[in-house]
Amino acid sequence: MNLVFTNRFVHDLPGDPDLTNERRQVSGACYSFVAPTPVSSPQLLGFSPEAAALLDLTEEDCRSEAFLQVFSGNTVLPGMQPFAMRYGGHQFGSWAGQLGDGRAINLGEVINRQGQRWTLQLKGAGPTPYSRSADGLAVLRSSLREFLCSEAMYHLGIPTTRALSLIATGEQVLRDMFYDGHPRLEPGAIVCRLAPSFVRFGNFEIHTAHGETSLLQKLLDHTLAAGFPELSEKQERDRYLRWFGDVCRRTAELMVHWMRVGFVHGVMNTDNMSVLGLTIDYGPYGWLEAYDPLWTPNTTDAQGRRYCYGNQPRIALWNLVQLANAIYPLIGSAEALQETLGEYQRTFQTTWQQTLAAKFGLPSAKEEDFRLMERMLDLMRLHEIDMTIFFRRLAGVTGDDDDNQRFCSLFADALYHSIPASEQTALDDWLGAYRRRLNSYRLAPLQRRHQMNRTNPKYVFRNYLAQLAIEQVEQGNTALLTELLDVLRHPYDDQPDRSHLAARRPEWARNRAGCSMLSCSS
Ligand SMILES: Nc1ncnc2c1ncn2[C@@H]1O[C@H](COP(=O)(O)OP(=O)(O)OP(=O)(O)O)[C@@H](O)[C@H]1O
Ligand SMILES: [Mg+2]
Repeated sequence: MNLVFTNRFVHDLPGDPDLTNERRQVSGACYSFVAPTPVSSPQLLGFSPEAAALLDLTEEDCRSEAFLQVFSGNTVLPGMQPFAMRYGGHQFGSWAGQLGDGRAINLGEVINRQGQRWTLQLKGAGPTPYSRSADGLAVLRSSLREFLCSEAMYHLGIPTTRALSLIATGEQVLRDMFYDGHPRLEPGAIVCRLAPSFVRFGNFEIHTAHGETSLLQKLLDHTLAAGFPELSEKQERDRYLRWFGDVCRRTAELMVHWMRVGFVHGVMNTDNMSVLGLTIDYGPYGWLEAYDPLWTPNTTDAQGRRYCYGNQPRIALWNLVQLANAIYPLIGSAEALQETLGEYQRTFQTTWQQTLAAKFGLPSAKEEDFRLMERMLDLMRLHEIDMTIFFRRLAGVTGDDDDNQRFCSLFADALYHSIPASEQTALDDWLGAYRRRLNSYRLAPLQRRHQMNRTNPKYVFRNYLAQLAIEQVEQGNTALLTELLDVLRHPYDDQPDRSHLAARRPEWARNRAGCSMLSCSS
C-alpha cells in the first residue's frame, strides 16, 4: 500500500502540546495527537471499491493483511500523524461545550495520483482526550449502518463522507441499547471514513466560545486554503463572508437532497454539520417509508421531534445561525451575516421547488401544479403511502392513459393500510387531475419517465434491510451486506431481479427495534 501523506490540518494548525491520552478540556489547540488502540483479531467484513479507488487502492490491496492491520488501527504507517479534532456543538438546541472526536481518529491526509486529497478517519478506534465518559468504541450494528449508508448516499448523488472499510475488531463492547439498565456485550467494529475535510460547524464554535479569535482565524484560513482556493488566493476582504455564503448554499442543496430521497439524519446537532455540506455522522438516521413530515427515527428525539423529516430544512438554518455567530468576530457585521444567511433560504426554496416538480414529472412550477403536488403529499401522509414506491410508480402514469386504473390498484405496493372505499375517491380524483396536467403539457412519456427515475430512486437503504443485514452479520453471514452494497450502487436503475430489496417494509418490522426507531446508543 503506497499512500502519500500531506497532513495539512496538522501542519497549518496548532495542536495540543499534551501528548497523553487522558480525557481533558483542551484549550488553545485545534486537535490532540492520539494513536488508535490496537485490536485483538480484526476481520474484514466489507470494503467499497469505489472509495478505495480514491486512494488508488486496488481490490487486491483491500483484501491484504496490511490493509486489515492499517484500517483496524493496529498499524500506523510512516507519514500518518493520528489525531482527534477539538470541536464543540449545540446539541438539541443547547450549547454543549467541548465535544471533539471522542471515538474518531484521523490518520492523516492522503494525496492521490490525480492530486485530490482525502483525509482518512477511523471511527470506533479507541479513546481520545475527547472521549468524556464514553469508551471510544463503536458496535457492529452502528458501524454497518454507517458503512452501507455512506456509500448508498454517494451513489444517490448526495454529498457525503465516504466509507472505505468495515472491520470487526474481535473485541466486545458493552452497550445499553435501549437505555433501560440492561447493557449487553456486542461485537465491536471500525469504519474507515474518507472526506476532503471533516471540519464541522462545531470546530469554529469551540474557539469563539473560548475567546480564541486568532485560532478561529487560523482555522478559517486553513479551511479556505484547503477547500476553497478561489477564495483564499485573492485574499479579498470579504472572503470570509463569501465562504459563509458558500456553506449556506451547500447546506441548502444538501437539505434538498435529503428531502428528495426521504433521508432523516436524526441528530442534526451543530457538531454533526460539515462545512463542506456533506452528510456526516450516520447514527440514528432513518429512511422515510410511509410519508410523514413528523417522522423521526431517533428515540431520543421522539418527544420533541426537533429532527423529524419535515423540520430538517429549518434546523439546518438554525445551525447556520450558530455558525454565523461563531465567525462573527472575523466579520464584525451582523447585518452582513444576516444578509448572507438569505442565501440559504433562496437556494433552498428555488432548488426544492424545482426538485419537487421533477419528482412529480411536471416541467414547470406553476402555482396550480404546486397545489396539486401539496395535495398529494397531504394524502400520502393521511394514508401512510410509501414515498419511494409512490414516486417510482408515478413515473409510469401517462396523460393519455385510457386504462383508467384506480389509484389503489395502481399504487397497491405502496400502501401500508387498506384504504376504505369512502376515502378512495379523493385519491382517484387526484390521479385524474394529475393525468389532465400531464395531458396539457404533452410530455413525451418515455423521456418523462426517464427523468423522473433519475430523481426518484428505486432502492434506498430501508431501515428493515439494515436490520436484517446486521442480524446476519452478527451470525457470521455477510451475504446480505455484500448484496446491499452492490444493489445500492445503482439506486436509480430498475434491477428487476433485485426488486424484493425495493419492497415496502414488511409488517413484522413495523415496531421492531432498529427497523422503525433507533437508539443513539452506538
Ligand atoms: N463511544 C463513544 N466514545 C467516546 N466518545 C463518543 C462515543 N460516542 C459518541 N462520542 C462523542 O460524543 C459526541 C457526540 O456524539 P455523536 O453521536 O454525535 O457522534 P459520533 O457518532 O460518535 O461521531 P461522528 O460525529 O464523528 O460520526 C462526539 O464528540 C462523539 O465523538
Ligand atoms: Mg457526531
